Amino acid sequence: MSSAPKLFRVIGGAQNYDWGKLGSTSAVARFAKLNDPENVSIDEEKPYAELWMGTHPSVPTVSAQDRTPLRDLVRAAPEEMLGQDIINKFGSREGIPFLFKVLSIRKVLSIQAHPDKALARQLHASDPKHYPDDNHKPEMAVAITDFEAFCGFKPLAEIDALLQKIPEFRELVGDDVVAEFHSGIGSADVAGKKKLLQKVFSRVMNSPESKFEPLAARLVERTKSDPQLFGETLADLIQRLDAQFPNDIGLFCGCLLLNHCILKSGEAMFLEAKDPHAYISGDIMECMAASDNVIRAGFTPKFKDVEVLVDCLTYSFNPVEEQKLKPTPFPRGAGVAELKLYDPPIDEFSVLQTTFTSAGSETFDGLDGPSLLIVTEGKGKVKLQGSSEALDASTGNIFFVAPKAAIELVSESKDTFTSYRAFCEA
Ligand SMILES: NNC(=O)[C@@H](O)[C@H](O)[C@H](O)COP(=O)(O)O
Ligand SMILES: [Zn+2]
Repeated sequence: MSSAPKLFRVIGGAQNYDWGKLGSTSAVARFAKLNDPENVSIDEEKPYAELWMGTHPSVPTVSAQDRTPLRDLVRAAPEEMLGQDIINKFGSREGIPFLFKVLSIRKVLSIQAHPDKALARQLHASDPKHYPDDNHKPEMAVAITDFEAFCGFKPLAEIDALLQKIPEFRELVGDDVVAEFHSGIGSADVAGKKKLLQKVFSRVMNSPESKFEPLAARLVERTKSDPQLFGETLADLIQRLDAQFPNDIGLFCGCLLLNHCILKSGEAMFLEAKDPHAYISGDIMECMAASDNVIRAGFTPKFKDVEVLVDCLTYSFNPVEEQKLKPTPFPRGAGVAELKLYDPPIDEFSVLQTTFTSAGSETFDGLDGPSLLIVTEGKGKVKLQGSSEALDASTGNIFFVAPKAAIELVSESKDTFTSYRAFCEA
């Protein structure tokens, strides 16, 4: 196998989870078809949830030229494909440290959290079927369209107010814990507050179906009879998600306990390991440490691990605005494009959004690690700086860029030409 070139087109793989948008309404289906028209046909009845780009073995990304798995190309020439600094930093010659995805969401994803490294090793050792990786999975979502999600626990005063005024919530949690929470949150220290929050969450998550299902049905009725108790947005959300998952525990542990976060296109949020969350609707770019470990507990037909979830969460509680990640300028590009860097506080990845709204070029210094770039709107060209060979770069096309490779993006019109590039540097 000859060593791979420094810039080449690759083809990602799709996941058809039930919550994905259907057929061509899904950005995942559209991008997959546009990037591999001979081999992809879109089934309009089928959900297309995720497009994976990376070297995770569950869904191989392959080179467009001869469909060699990217993972094999990395393993054949790790110094060229990852760079010695990345190999030293992450201790692996096997794969790219991040997993890059497009998600296109029709129905709410599971109420979930992802383990940190210690818990990931433990879960992978004890239950490799449900936890395929021994790695943590902190993740970041960048909204392509308007996007909504549950993200982290609501501020405690908001939870207390809901416990005081929503009879079904109060009954599910129990008067004893409701009273302890109400009296404790004003005075307890942060650790004490987290313990109280864990007590409320545990009562909800450990309630039997025979108890929470009728309460959930009454809760939905109350959003129609007394919407003012919830506020219009929350009342609508509960009704909308009940239509997707009738009388589900997620109506309590998601809607009444987690922040309802709405991101405009271009906004982002970062989720530490062990932060509870669930994506609700919209199309996003998602980047994460290379792992597929998901601990689920609501809004899902998949395997739930309630005990592990209740036990492992951070129980931090922050206002919605604090969950958002603001983009910053990217000083290592030069040209006509608008550059936005989404740079979360972890080592495995950052994501650069490049948007052209005029003809012209943008040159980038080489990065000190591997990167994957996908075009999400419009078309242009991509080339190695100094090379005469420019590759077509149109919507859906994905490219691998080797460490230290200085590239140039070119827009040939004033039409919008947008790409996202996930990268990792030592
Ligand atoms: N927050 N987003 C993620 O973690 C994605 O990368 C995961 O792949 C999805 O959450 C998987 O969701 P389900 O298990 O199908 O409910
Ligand atoms: Zn997640």
